[in-house]
Amino acid sequence: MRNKVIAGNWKMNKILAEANQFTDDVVKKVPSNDNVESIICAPFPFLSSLVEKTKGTKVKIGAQNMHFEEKGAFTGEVSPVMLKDLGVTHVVIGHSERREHFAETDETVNKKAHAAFKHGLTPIVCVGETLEQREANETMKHIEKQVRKGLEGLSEEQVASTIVAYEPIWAIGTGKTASSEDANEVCTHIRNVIKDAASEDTAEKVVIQYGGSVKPANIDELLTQSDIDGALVGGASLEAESFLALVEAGTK
Ligand SMILES: O=C(CO)COP(=O)(O)O
Repeated sequence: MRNKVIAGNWKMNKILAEANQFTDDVVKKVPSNDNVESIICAPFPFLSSLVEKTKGTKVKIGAQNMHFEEKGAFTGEVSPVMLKDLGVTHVVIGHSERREHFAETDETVNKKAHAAFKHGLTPIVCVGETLEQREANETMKHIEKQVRKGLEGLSEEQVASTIVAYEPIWAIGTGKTASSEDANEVCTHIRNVIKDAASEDTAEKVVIQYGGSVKPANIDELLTQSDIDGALVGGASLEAESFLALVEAGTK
């Protein structure tokens, strides 16, 4: 049985005091069950403080992006070495907003996935189709390409510990959730692609999250699906009570 993994992606929201308050509230009430993991993916300036606040607790801290190089002349960038040094455990890679606004490609996603493992970070690799692609029946082909290229060259062990987040772009921040059956169909496809690219054993270990307008009211149904092992949540992860309700759903 795979654990459920609930990750909040705050995107570019909150100031430090709000981030600290949220984390204090969550740490106090987070379920202690071993079958669910909770991760807060926060903006870079808050990471150090949040890592301190979550030390010795079940809450992990993730970044929302990083560069694939260890150091150098990359003004404004943050390296995997810096994240690891702070105590960050996870990093979101290839979010559709980064692909759209910051020229992230399958190639840079792949470089970042390799860099994450090299430095002991767990990548949350995001994939997802646009509305146009869905309407043109290109979803499965597009997702397969993103998964294959994103995970290319990783060892079986690395693939097994990658978290893949399926986030249909048309469902992000729009209030439109994919039906749990449609979401599961793509998550099953992702697992089959990994089966083919790696092995059945490896594919069975990969945690696959769904993301796109997930909230306490719809997470239960999503998590009952065979290949949905958790959620990557934007808007509904911004309030502690809501985030805790999502994590609680993962314990069932
Ligand atoms: O992009 C997302 C998480 O990475 C989803 O955002 P929303 O939950 O706000 O739709």
